Amino acid sequence: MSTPLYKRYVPPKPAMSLVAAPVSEAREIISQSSIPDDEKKRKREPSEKESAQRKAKKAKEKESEGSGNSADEQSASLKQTIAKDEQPTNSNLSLAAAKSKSEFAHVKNIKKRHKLEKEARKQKKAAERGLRPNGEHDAEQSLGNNESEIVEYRPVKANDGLSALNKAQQEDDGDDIAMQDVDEANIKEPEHTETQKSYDPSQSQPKKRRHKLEAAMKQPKNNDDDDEGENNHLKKHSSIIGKFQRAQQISSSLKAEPSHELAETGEQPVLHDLVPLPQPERFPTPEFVPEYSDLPPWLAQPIIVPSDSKTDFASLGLAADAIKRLADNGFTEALPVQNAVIPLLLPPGTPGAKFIAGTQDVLPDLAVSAATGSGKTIAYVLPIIEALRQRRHIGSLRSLIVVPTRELVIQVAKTAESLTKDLNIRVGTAIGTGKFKDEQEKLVRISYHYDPEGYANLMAKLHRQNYPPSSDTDEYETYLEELEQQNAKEDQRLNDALSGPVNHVPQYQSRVDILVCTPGRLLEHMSSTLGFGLTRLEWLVLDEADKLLDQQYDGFLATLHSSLEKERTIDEQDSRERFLRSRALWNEKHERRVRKVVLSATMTQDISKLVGLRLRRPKMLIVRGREADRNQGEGTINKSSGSTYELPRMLMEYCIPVGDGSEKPLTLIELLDSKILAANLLAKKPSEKTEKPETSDESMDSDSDSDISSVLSDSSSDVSSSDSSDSDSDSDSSSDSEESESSSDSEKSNTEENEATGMHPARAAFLADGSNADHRSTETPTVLIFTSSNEAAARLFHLLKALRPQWTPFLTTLTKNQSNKTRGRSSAVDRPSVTIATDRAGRGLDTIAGGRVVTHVVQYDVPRSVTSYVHRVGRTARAGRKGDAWTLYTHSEARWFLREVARTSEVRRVNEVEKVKIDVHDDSLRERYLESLAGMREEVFGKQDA
Ligand SMILES: Nc1ncnc2c1ncn2[C@@H]1O[C@H](COP(=O)(O)OP(=O)(O)OP(=O)(O)O)[C@@H](O)[C@H]1O
Repeated sequence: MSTPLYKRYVPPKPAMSLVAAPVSEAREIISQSSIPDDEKKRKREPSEKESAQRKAKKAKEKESEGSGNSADEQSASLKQTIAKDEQPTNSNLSLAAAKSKSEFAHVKNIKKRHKLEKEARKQKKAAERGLRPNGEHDAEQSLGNNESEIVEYRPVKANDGLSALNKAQQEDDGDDIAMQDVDEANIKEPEHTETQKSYDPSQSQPKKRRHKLEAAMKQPKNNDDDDEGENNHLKKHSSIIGKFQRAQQISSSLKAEPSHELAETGEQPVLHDLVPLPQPERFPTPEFVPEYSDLPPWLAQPIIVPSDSKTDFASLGLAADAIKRLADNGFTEALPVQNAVIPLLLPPGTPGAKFIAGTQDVLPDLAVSAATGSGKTIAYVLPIIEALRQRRHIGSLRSLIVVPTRELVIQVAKTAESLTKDLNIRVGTAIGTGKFKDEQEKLVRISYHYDPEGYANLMAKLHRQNYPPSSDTDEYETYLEELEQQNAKEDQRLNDALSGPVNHVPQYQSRVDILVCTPGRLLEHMSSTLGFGLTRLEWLVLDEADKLLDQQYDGFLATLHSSLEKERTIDEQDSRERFLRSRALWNEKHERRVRKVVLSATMTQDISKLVGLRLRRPKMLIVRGREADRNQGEGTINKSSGSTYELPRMLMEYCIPVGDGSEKPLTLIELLDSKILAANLLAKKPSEKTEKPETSDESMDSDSDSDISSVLSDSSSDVSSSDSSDSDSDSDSSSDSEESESSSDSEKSNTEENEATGMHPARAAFLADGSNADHRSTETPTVLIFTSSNEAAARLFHLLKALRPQWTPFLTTLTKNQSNKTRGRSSAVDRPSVTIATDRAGRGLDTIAGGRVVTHVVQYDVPRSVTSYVHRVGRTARAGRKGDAWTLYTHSEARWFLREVARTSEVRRVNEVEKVKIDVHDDSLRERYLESLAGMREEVFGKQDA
């Protein structure tokens, strides 16, 4: 319901002064234009004036009841109060002006509504007067006249509102005039008004706008509905603008506050850095743990073995004989992986076995993931030996252990040999370093069996080969069949028959029960060695299995499996099988069953790869440290689906930034000097430090020089091979003839070592020391430096010799291309040892330099992958001992190394990788480095022609 505004309007008292009149008039204008707002207020709460009037009315009523004089006085005083209230104060006025500002601002909007009307009228007028349409000048003058009327005292008109509007508009236009100024302008003398203004075309635009507004204000309001709508509109907008103004006031008062404080306290403002505002602690987003798994149950729920679960071999319930053999080798306590794996692999029903007798057909294959140096070798070798002891099958290969490198073959074979001492179990190796024929003879034995009929058949076959029958004879068909089957093995058999006694046929038997080999050499024997068969195999072990599943060995597993699943020939069958088969009693139950064990420190969980292993009823066993668990956060132990690799518990990791790598060799020297060799070298006399090589014959100089020249001279072929195969593994088919001697030399030197003391002095010291001994205080440093290729190893070797000649006696290399004579040379146990190697020494190696335990690993070149890192650093801190690993990285390698290796959650470590800064202070070393670089160039490319 809207009340007409004039009913509410209280006209000003006639007693008001002339000066006050315009003010009150302005107030009237303001109040008129702000009626809607005041109207609201009146509805809500009576104004003071009203309440005073009410009081006066009440007093009058009382007067009629009580004494008349006092009531008169009261009434008079109340009237005075009312009149006084009506006198505008300055503050009231400025408030009113503020209101008018907002409300008149709204009026601007009205012009839009009437713009078109006004334009039409103008056009019409111009047409009537015969003027051109651009009659703005007249309009301008009329505006001037209107404005001159602002100061005249007269009843409230639209023009008065317009004058206030002008003021408000000026403010809106950005002049930012204070409200008081507006009031002052309203009460100024006529000469200060705009009547004196002449028309300025440059100001035509704002004026034009004003004209439009004024025209809008002057519009006769001939429609009541329009008025009401306009009022509603005004109400709405004034409330919106009021809201905005309040918000402005609040924000400006808030802004003003601190300056007041500063003004009061006189404190200087403190400059703050752009730091993030303190935020409430973030509520951790719970990690998404899928309730389902794409993995098969054996991978999704592996057997987790805590890495601190040690126990005595005796308490495992092993046979006394086995315990004794272990003790003879210095092993009394079973390491965690041995504790878990040995009972699972022991033949069912034997002492210490987990499975009872009669369960042979349901035994699971095993995949084992345990840190480097955790003792995996004994974990599988011991049960195999125990199984072979139970049922002797003379003359057949029953256990095959495949590892990726020759060094590893020798190492595993040594462990197996040490545990089969005094047992009638033979261990063989196939590594491709010797002559193939020699290796064949070592693996397979020929015996001759009296069989005249068989002998006659063989001779006839040989005859047909040499003198093919004519195509029209019956023999021709047979000849064609034999020709199809003819291969190297068959030729060998015929030759053997020919060279054997008359009426005797050759028979072949395996000389070894356990064969340790590299995959390449294994395939060669499978295809070419007569009598070498896997049809009677009972155990297949793939150590470093993830490596063997690499693309590099593509095809190896398929060939192996096809050989394992091949039907046995009559010759390959034993008497029991022959008997059962002859009576048709042989069935699947009796079929040969190979038990598979696959192990690695970086065992893959990639099912697409594992599928290639064709495991039966597999079980995954993971050895994990609780300390690493704590570091990784709670619940990590359950996240077994992701491939995570555990580092040795006692390993300390350090990384050293080397800038752009231009001074990397110098940083390495500084590292060796200050952190690794210093203590040991300082303890020695100067004469000992510059000790010469023991014999000229074995001189590292001559050896290594030849190494370098051999490596660098054929670098075109070598570098590529070094990057592919050198890095990790062997291609066995190569170079067996030329390396045969050195191979036997190498084996000989190992045997000599064993014969003399049973084990290397360093190894003996290690075992006597106790597993937790700190090498840093008790042991002579044995350093293994990893480079990216043979060439890099040779260069570094040369540089170290040139820059630190005193290190020459204990400096050696371990690369594929060097001869076995110089490979991993043993050095005096009280002297440091520094071996420069490639990735081929990265996997599996337990000791270097003839049996020394590695105390420090230095990665001169960053590894190619996380798995490579895990295996490299794993050459130290083995079997619970302490060890240090240092990695040098350049700027360009920093991002990858720090993210993917040093801080990855893929690697579980007890201690974080520590960053160490090593500066090169020795300027003379820099000079010598430059000189030796030039020297090396001459050595590699020969003297440059001037
Ligand atoms: N029960 C034991 N007590 C003491 N030392 C042991 C025991 N078992 C094994 N070792 C020693 O631990 C070291 C590491 O063993 P092994 O080479 O089998 O480790 P690994 O797990 O195969 O390592 P990698 O993954 O690097 O090949 C060897 O020196 C070995 O002699």
